Amino acid sequence: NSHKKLGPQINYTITGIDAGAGIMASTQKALSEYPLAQNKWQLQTSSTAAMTSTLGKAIKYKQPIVVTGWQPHWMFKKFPIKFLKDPKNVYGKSEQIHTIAREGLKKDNPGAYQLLKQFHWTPAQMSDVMLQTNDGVDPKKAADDFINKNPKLVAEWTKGVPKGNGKPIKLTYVAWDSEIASTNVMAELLNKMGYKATIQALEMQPMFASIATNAADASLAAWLPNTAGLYMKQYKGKIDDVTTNLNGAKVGLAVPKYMKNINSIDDLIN
Ligand SMILES: C[SH](C)CC(=O)O
Repeated sequence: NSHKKLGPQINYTITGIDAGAGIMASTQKALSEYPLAQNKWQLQTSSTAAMTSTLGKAIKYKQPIVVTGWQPHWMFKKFPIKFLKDPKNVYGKSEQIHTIAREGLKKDNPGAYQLLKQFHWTPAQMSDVMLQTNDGVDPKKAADDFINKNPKLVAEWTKGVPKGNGKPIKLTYVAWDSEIASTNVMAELLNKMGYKATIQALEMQPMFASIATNAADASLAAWLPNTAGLYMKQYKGKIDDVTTNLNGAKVGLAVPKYMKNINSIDDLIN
């Protein structure tokens, strides 16, 4: 019944994730700019796990659904979904995931800093680890498997990095599948190099605050320029933007491919 308007079929609801995620702020912006909110559309807060299970159920019964989506993520591998065009460019063309550190880490722990600086990988490599953890493999083990399977990559990452001699380093992250993957790989690399790495999952705002207040040393979870742009501005001068650890990420709204006539955010309103 594609001729019936989409809105009433799904209660004018976009299925989102945790409230603090940058994608939720961007979607709130889309609600007002498209204008979706003025057309009864609303954004439902839940969690990545709840959103992906609701998505899976909708697809199982070929029901319509609109979700906040992003790459890299296993949802695009597991489900036949597509990004909606974003003619007003609310979500930005593409995102880079940055590694950030507290000011002073480079001086206090140059060896670990060098490893953080030299670490970058592709969406495909990150997805390798994400698929493992999504299949229930312990993130630490999935990280170890990836490291053991990619000696050339590891050699690049650790080139010239001195042994850690037990020097501690604390990484914080937000428990999105992508950051569970990158943070565990980094922690395993640091431990293999003799550092004492600990990792802590936080909501997005406290994660940025932990770096800006020197409560933690580094994080691989800064989605920029859009998604986490506000936090980098808020803490300008207190956060060292070390490097881009992944290029080619993307954030937006996504729908199952069987929703043939919904291809742009504009189509949600017509
Ligand atoms: C959900 S994406 C991994 C990043 C973000 O939305 O802040």
